[in-house]
Amino acid sequence: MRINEIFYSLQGEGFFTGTPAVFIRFLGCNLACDFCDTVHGRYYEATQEDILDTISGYPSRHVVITGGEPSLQLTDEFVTALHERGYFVQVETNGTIRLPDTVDWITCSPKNRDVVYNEVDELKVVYMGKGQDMTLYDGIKASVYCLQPCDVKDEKRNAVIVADTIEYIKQHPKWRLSLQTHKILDVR
Ligand SMILES: C[S@@+](CC[C@H](N)C(=O)[O-])C[C@H]1O[C@@H](n2cnc3c(N)ncnc32)[C@H](O)[C@@H]1O
Ligand SMILES: Nc1nc2[nH]cc(C(=O)O)c2c(=O)[nH]1
Ligand code: SF4
Ligand SMILES: [Mg+2]
Repeated sequence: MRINEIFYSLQGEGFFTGTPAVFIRFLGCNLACDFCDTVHGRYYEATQEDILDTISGYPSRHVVITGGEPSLQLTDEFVTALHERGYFVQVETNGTIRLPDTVDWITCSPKNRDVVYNEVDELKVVYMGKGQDMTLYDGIKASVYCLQPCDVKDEKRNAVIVADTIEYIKQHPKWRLSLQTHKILDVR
């Protein structure tokens, strides 16, 4: 498998914010969002056994698989191997390619209309500001609906986006705020 990075931190975003978790970031994506905050490109090859060995050194049994787009590499076999070792498997996906059914928690953050799911555990939409077409997500049911302000790496514009996000949520209360708390706290 092509691994961008493996690290131990707190889930910074969405429903599980604050939960200690082992992050496995796979290399590669089928989209190229201009706002993407992942550093793509760098990677090393690792076998499933290598990965399981690396993550066994951390005390948490909550794994977050992200990327890149994890659905390009994640297999049922690997999810099963994680389950056998007692892990809860959360996956961050853009929703364009189906994940193994064995994944415990799908956090879907759609970027276009080509989403293969009509139901996920968590829908996490990146909000760019007032006027964003939210009808795009009408057909996707979720247990939790998170709206996450887009980080555009500009303090003033970020403040406007956060204010717009809060305003949208107050007017559409099925949504809740998801902040990228790891950036606020300056941790990974
Ligand atoms: C880097 S993506 C990797 C997983 C998958 N490709 C996806 O897009 O869901 C992880 C999460 O970060 C979000 N994200 C990426 N860049 C962001 C930014 N600049 N501001 C806020 N959220 C961002 C994505 O929408 C997604 O929810
Ligand atoms: N702390 C922390 N939480 C995260 N939740 C989703 C992340 C991601 O990049 O997918 C991420 C990340 O990079 N760091
Ligand atoms: S789909 Fe996810 S990883 Fe891919 S470019 Fe967009 S935000 Fe980044
Ligand atoms: Mg991130």
